[in-house]
Amino acid sequence: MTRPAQRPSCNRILLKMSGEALMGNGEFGISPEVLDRMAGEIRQVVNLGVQVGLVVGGGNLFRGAALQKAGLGRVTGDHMGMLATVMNALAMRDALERAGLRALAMSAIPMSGVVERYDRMRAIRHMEKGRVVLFSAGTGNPFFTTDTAATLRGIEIEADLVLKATKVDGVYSDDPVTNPDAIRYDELSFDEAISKELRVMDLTALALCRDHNMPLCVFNMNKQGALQRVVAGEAEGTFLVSGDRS
Ligand SMILES: Nc1ncnc2c1ncn2[C@@H]1O[C@H](COP(=O)(O)OP(=O)(O)OP(=O)(O)O)[C@@H](O)[C@H]1O
Ligand SMILES: O=c1ccn([C@@H]2O[C@H](COP(=O)(O)O)[C@@H](O)[C@H]2O)c(=O)[nH]1
Repeated sequence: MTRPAQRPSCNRILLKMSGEALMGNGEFGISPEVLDRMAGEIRQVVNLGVQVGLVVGGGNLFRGAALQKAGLGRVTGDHMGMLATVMNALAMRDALERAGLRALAMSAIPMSGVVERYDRMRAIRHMEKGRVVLFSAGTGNPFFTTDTAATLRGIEIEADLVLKATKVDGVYSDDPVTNPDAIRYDELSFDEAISKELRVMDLTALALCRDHNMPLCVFNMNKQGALQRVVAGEAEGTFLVSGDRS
């Protein structure tokens, strides 16, 4: 018999938003409507007093692996991917400010005059003052993803929960976009996700969460109010936890 894992109370969260989701119905780039809608969802939880750290992916602009297939060197492609995440963070920061929130972007790659350099203690202090902090440029290193960067930052800033906002509403037995018979999990362990190779998030990110006992929720941020429901501990998306649930 498995019992549902206890939901953490969310005073501080790390939210990872897919870059691809920012395209809306487009095939590339950033949709201003999506930015404003996402900012509205984030405002709901900030207004509840939740401290928010944010990582935005870069898949709407560049991914290193795709650029390599097109003939670029992998490291060059990854650098371009990380710079893409800075552009997304700048656009998201402005949307958050338009929504009436205070927000600032930090970057793992120094970019003086554009964004602050990543600094853990400064980030925590900003969040304690109610500012949304966007962590851009991933980990600053090639061969990683923003899922791993989000997990890493979540652990560093001592978030209560890492949330992966994506275009599907949780973790399935197979990719639900290509397999309509895939079944959604309400809850599962990181070990199950890793051993079943459920590719909603990369293995490095899943292993980091597991090893540092960081709970993770995968949910669909296109569903209105879903972020707030996750933060309130309501049934939404898939909840992943470390260890044996029996
Ligand atoms: N077992 C699974 N359960 C759920 N989704 C899965 C699974 N396997 C693959 N996927 C796919 O993983 C995708 C989630 O990745 P998402 O687009 O959020 O990715 P990302 O690569 O982290 O973001 P970005 O767009 O920023 O690069 C879903 O859209 C879904 O199609
Ligand atoms: O730590 C990191 C994070 C990201 N990258 C590169 O950026 C792109 C975009 O990130 P997504 O997670 O795919 O949205 C990624 O494909 C990598 O090429 C990186 O090198 N290091």
